[in-house]
Amino acid sequence: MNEVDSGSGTPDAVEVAADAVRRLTAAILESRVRGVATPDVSEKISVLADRLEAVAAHPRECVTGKIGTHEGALQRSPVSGPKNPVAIPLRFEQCDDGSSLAHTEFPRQYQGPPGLVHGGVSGLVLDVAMAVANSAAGRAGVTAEMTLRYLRPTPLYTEVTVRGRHVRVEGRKTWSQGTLEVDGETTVVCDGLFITKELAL
Ligand SMILES: CCCCCCCCCCCC(=O)SCCNC(=O)CCNC(=O)[C@H](O)C(C)(C)COP(=O)(O)OP(=O)(O)OC[C@H]1O[C@@H](n2cnc3c(N)ncnc32)[C@H](O)[C@@H]1OP(=O)(O)O
Repeated sequence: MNEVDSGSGTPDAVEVAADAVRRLTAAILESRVRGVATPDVSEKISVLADRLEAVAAHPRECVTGKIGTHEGALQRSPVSGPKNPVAIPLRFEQCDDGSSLAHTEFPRQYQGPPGLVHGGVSGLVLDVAMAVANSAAGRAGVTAEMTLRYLRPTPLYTEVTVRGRHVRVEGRKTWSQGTLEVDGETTVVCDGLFITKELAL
């Protein structure tokens, strides 16, 4: 089993900052519930955001792919990216049969129904799990369709196993499947259709 494109192993300054923002996000949600956020804390966070925004690349450079690389795709991904504060982040491994595998716990910022993972978040995670498996099979492309079946609730703060596997191909079309499992039981199944396309990453 090999780890997929997850960086050098030692977190760099961006990864440390991203992790701090993740903790901040969870704490802000908690503060809202408990009513403990103070104007002082809010102002400090806003000042920091202003400072970083002033030196960050213009959003247009991201959309045109000027600062993107294929190698960095998983590191910046909203699912697996250690450099992306929005990411959980998942660390995908490539199994010997070509499938992708990750283990994670979803914290409170991914909540849908009380105590449970938001269904859209499950879809997001499974999309990337399938994309990683497709990429290993030399079938990188974009998602054309996803069908999600929510079989059981997926709880927050509980170990979840994420799997993606590539099922079959026909021309430019690739069918794949992804699952979330908790305690050996499948909670979500996703069937995906991907269309092979050169990605400007
Ligand atoms: C380690 C690194 C990992 C790297 C991992 C990185 C992870 C990134 C994962 C990101 C995954 C995403 O979020 S991707 C983003 C979300 N998806 C998108 O934005 C896609 C937007 N849609 C498109 O760009 C387009 O519609 C395409 C590319 C899907 C198709 O356009 P096209 O290229 O012009 O091709 P077209 O001729 O229309 O279709 C080709 C064939 O596919 C069929 N087809 C097309 N769309 C559909 C559809 N929705 N449902 C059924 N079939 C369809 C057509 O009938 C045709 O079949 P036939 O006539 O040949 O039989």
